[in-house]
Amino acid sequence: MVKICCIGAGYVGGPTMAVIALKCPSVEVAVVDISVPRITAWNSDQLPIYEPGLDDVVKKCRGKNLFFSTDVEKHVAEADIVFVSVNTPTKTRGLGAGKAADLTYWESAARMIADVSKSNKIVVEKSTVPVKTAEAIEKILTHNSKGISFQILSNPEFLAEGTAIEDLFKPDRVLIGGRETPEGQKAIKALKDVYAQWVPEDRIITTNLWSAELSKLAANAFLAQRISSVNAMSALCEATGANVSQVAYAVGTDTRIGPKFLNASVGFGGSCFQKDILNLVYICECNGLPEVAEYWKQVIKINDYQKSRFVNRVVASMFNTVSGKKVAILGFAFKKDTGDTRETPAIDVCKGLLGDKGRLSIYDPQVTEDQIQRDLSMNKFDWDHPLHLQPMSPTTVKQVSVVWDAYEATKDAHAVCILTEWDEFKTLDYQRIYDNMQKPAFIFDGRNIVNLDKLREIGFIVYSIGKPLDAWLKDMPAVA
Ligand SMILES: NC(=O)C1=CN([C@@H]2O[C@H](COP(=O)(O)OP(=O)(O)OC[C@H]3O[C@@H](n4cnc5c(N)ncnc54)[C@H](O)[C@@H]3O)[C@@H](O)[C@H]2O)C=CC1
Ligand SMILES: O=C(O)[C@H]1O[C@H](OP(=O)(O)OP(=O)(O)OC[C@H]2O[C@@H](n3ccc(=O)[nH]c3=O)[C@H](O)[C@@H]2O)[C@H](O)[C@@H](O)[C@@H]1O
Repeated sequence: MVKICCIGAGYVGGPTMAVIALKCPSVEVAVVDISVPRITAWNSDQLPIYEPGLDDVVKKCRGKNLFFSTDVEKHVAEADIVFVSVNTPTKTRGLGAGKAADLTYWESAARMIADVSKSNKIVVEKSTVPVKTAEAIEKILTHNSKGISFQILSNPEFLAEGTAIEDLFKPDRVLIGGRETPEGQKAIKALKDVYAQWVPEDRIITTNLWSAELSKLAANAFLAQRISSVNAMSALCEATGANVSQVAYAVGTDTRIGPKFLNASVGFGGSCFQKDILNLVYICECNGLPEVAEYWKQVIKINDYQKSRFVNRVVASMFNTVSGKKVAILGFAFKKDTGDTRETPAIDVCKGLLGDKGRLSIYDPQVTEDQIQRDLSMNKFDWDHPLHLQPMSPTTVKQVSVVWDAYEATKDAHAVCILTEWDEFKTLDYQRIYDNMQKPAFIFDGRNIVNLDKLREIGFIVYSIGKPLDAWLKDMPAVA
């Protein structure tokens, strides 16, 4: 029986390994982590992450061929294939701070693998890493190998949160990079055999190591670039009276461009887009390519611009101040169908409104008060470390209350900001909300999900990203 061990039981390690276990009953999969609460949660009925369909998959395999454990060394020692899916945060200090990937967790995992291994192993990079990381990992493993042979593969993950199980069941592609030696090719085949249990062969792409590593960074950069492109257009739409949804549709029907990932928004969030682009920028700079670095940096700059433009629009529309005013925040997660708040645009928007002394009442169906308070008091990039290494937040932000209902959040509010596109926000009773708000009542839709005409009929002053502006808003231009 092939034994797989995955180091890192997070958003990637957990779902990915659960699906491998489901699709490959003859493979034994152990997911290990240094975080005791995470592993306890994986072994309970309350999984540590919210992901549609995940509970079902875990229930079917857990205890049969899928195990979650903190006994990292034992499971690594026994495995034939070791996936490494640990955090690769942005460095916060030292060389490359604010851009380069921090490979501390990767390095310690690699050293541990070298220490405990007694048999040959395939080590798979599942985390997103800088191109050429495999070379460094190889050095760590072979310098300490005691005659054991290690083959390194790059097998980046392309799942998106909220649709992880769907993406894993039917991936657009699985990418495996390895050494172009007979041993490297043999390792590629061994991993390919695992995926081939459910992924059609023509969707399994094999490349050299560096192409696989770089393709992951490139894919995220291209995706984020599309959002920044449409968001840049949204600003121009507001200035000219064009409608960004119509423009995106017209552009996206060109089959060479395609319709996906053209939804204008308050900005992209999530644990990876910003981190991976900063990483790409750093690699370009290190390789003497400042023009290329500058090009990709612009994707982040537009994203930051979009978030501050939104805040400015809110404040400018409300007589240039939100001081002391209650503002309801609907949605805090970085997208719908996840409770994940890593780099959510809601953090920047809330901080911007708090900076203008607003009082915030926040509702998100999947995010806890504790998480929101931590997010609003944590420093940039501190979130992307294993839980027990994150700084505790001793203070709570007093001007913030977190409630468990959209109607409670909006009661007596001057304005509503929609920051996550949860389906339930589309069907709220907006007449009831209007009746219970201060007047004039404002709605700022950062996700373009509300029916503008209906809300205007009710009496709201409505702003929706990239849509023709209300006369009210036109008179109060927001400068980012
Ligand atoms: N979240 C996502 O949707 C995607 C993430 N990725 C990449 O996958 C990697 C992991 O991301 P997530 O799963 O989101 O992170 P995560 O933070 O949810 O999980 C990482 C886990 O690794 C554990 N860990 C860290 N060092 C360890 C060690 N030495 N030994 C054992 N466990 C250790 C942590 O305790 C944590 O539970 C990152 O490189 C990320 O860029 C790639 C594709 C999608
Ligand atoms: O490497 C990763 O972590 C993953 O990053 C993204 O997945 P994810 O961040 O989970 O979610 P996305 O659906 O890509 O959304 C990212 C952000 O962009 C925003 N977005 C997305 C699409 C769009 O048209 N407009 C838009 O503003 C979303 O609301 C969200 O805030 C990629 O889609 C995955 O392929 C990749 O594996």
